[in-house]
Amino acid sequence: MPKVVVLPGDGIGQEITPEAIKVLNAVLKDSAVKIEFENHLIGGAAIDEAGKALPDATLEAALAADAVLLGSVGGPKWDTLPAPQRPELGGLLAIRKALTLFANIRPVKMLPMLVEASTLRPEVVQNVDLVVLRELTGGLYFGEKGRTKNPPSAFDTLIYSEEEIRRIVELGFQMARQRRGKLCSVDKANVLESSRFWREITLDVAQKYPEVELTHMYVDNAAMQLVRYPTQFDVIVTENMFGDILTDLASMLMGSIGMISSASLNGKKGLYEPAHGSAPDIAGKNIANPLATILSGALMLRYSFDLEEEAKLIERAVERVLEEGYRTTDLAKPGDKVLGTREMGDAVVAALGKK
Ligand SMILES: NC(=O)c1ccc[n+]([C@@H]2O[C@H](COP(=O)([O-])OP(=O)(O)OC[C@H]3O[C@@H](n4cnc5c(N)ncnc54)[C@H](O)[C@@H]3O)[C@@H](O)[C@H]2O)c1
Ligand SMILES: CC(C)[C@H](C(=O)O)[C@@H](O)C(=O)O
Ligand SMILES: [Mg+2]
Repeated sequence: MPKVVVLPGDGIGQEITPEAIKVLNAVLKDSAVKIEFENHLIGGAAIDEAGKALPDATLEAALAADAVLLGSVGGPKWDTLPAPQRPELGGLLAIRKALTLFANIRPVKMLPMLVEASTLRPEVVQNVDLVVLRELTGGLYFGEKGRTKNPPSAFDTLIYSEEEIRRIVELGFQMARQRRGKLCSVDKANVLESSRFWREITLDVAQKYPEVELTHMYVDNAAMQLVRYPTQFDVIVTENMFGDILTDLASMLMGSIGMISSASLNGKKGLYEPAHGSAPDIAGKNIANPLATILSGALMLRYSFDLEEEAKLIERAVERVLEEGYRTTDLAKPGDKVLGTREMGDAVVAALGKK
């Protein structure tokens, strides 16, 4: 039986991950494919119980599994630890690197019934349908970092190899070809040497994809354009940190950070997680929005198990619940029917059966 390693992690990760499993089990009930879910430790929870953010047992299980579903890691309790031991670097970045998950897909699609929930004007956010393809195992996050004593200073290095750029940009062209044929490569080539290199390689790869319309945009402009006129974008491909920042921003084009799902892929294995964090400010209150994690579960069925029909069933069930006016507090407006985290998971399960 295919196995999925489940890593709830910290904060709301403990609350949203069970809701995704609940929905996955429900959708797979009548399916020929059965999946075994196996929980393991990561992040602060792993530091507390096993002494490190990515225990060997977790990594071994993840390497052996067919896919990984992750909640979120981190929180104030572990903020004073040295960086390499922290839940983020020692846990999340370590597992991404160990599984070579270089391609992070973050879909940004505004659902019609959430246009009203947006903090942006309806005419700006309606019909938004774009994908950010974020490079996930290189760049500033993984380059050499450190401190010097005299004079006191700190540094991080933004470094990309040709191979790292080529493989993510190739994927960007392939994705654009299957969508609306537009690829926007976001960089800072007016300043950064790594961006100039990124652009050169992107232009070289572009020769293989004449049917794709390639544009380049500086990251500061891209941030502005995303809130000014987001429907101009189809696929955005960008380096690790730019993608991190732009996707939190882009999540608001869907109404909430609680809606943005993600798939981190390497061509063989996938790790699926919401793009948001452990939200310590609302953890333990049963108010977090579990939909980004539930939708990440749908991405898992699509990309790791080729279960397109079941993935769509989940996506439609989410839409149906929202159409009926149910919202978690992050999306709620006066008059909406507010549900807690568990109740939203139950509502999605109930909607799976409805035609
Ligand atoms: N992938 C991950 O595991 C991941 C991602 C981002 C941040 N983090 C970590 O999470 C911790 C908190 O970081 P932060 O506060 O900057 O970012 P965050 O994404 O956790 O929270 C930002 C804001 O969004 C809200 N929010 C986030 N997810 C929500 C959801 N599902 N439903 C409703 N509201 C939601 C939070 O309540 C908070 O107000 C830090 O330790 C950070 O490093 C982890
Ligand atoms: C927690 C942090 C390391 C992580 C990142 O920056 O990649 C998160 O913000 C994300 O977007 O997945
Ligand atoms: Mg982020």
